[in-house]
Amino acid sequence: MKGIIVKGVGGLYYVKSGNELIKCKARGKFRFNELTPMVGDIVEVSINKGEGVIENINQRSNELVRPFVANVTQAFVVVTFKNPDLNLNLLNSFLLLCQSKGLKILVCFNKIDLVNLEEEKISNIIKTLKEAGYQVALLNAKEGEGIEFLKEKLKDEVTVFCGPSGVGKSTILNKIFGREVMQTGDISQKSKRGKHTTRHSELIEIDGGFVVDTPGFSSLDISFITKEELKYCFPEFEKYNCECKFSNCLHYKEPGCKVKEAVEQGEISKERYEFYIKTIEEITHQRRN
Ligand SMILES: Nc1nc2c(ncn2[C@@H]2O[C@H](COP(=O)(O)OP(=O)(O)OP(=O)(O)O)[C@@H](O)[C@H]2O)c(=O)[nH]1
Ligand SMILES: [Zn+2]
Repeated sequence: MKGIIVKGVGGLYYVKSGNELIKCKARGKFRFNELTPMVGDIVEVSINKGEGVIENINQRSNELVRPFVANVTQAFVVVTFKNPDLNLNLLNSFLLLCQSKGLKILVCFNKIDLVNLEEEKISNIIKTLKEAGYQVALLNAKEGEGIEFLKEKLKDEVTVFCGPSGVGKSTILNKIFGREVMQTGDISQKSKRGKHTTRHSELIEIDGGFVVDTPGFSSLDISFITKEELKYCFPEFEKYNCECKFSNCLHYKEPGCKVKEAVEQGEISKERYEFYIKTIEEITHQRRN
């Protein structure tokens, strides 16, 4: 039988196969291969005297560390213009991390009830993201606006929510599922519950897809991304990546760089390019230390 691990607790795994939820142990052989089943793993299960046993783990398309989940296909990056104020640098970092894991991305601007979308600064930010190749959703989760659109996007995907604290990730999730899957409220209340206790993530099923019940990328560690990989994490560079004078061009200080040209001609956003340069310098600096 084939299924997906939706939950793991103390060496026991819950595998969803069709409409069945099978409680499974892992075969001992995984321990020799230093392979531990993860939530999100697609596995082969056999039933032995009424007990499920994980026989095989399919190759993973990716692995996230926080939350510890495999085979995630999509990220909803949630941010706000106000309350908290938008931090573009942080948004770009979230986008970068999601790109590096090969995720489809939807940028969700929540709390649009608090701002005027016509304001130039705001409309420019949305325009820049769209031009870079990102899909954008505008939400007022408190009133349920935009939630149906998100639900459609969840179909057949394994989706993780990420974004800064307080932007409304839990509110959105709870609206989507119509029940409390994540606790909302102010931050101080949440920390009382113990934000730092280890939390085992689960997959919640929806429409043939799954949602990870824990927000992603609480740490914005980019140290695993190499200088050479970085340019592939910027979708707006894609059509220029092979056009530069040097095929291994990092779009940094090289002559004959088509990306730099596109920035000068206003075809690529200057802010996004500056974020790229800042990041490449951070990576170079990290490696030297
Ligand atoms: N005005 C307004 N407030 C909202 C909206 N969505 C959520 N909020 C409020 O924003 C606050 C934070 O929402 P949460 O859902 O807890 O945010 P979170 O992203 O899960 O926060 P962390 O758990 O800290 O990461 C709550 O008081 C919500 O009621 C919205 O669309 N408009
Ligand atoms: Zn170049």
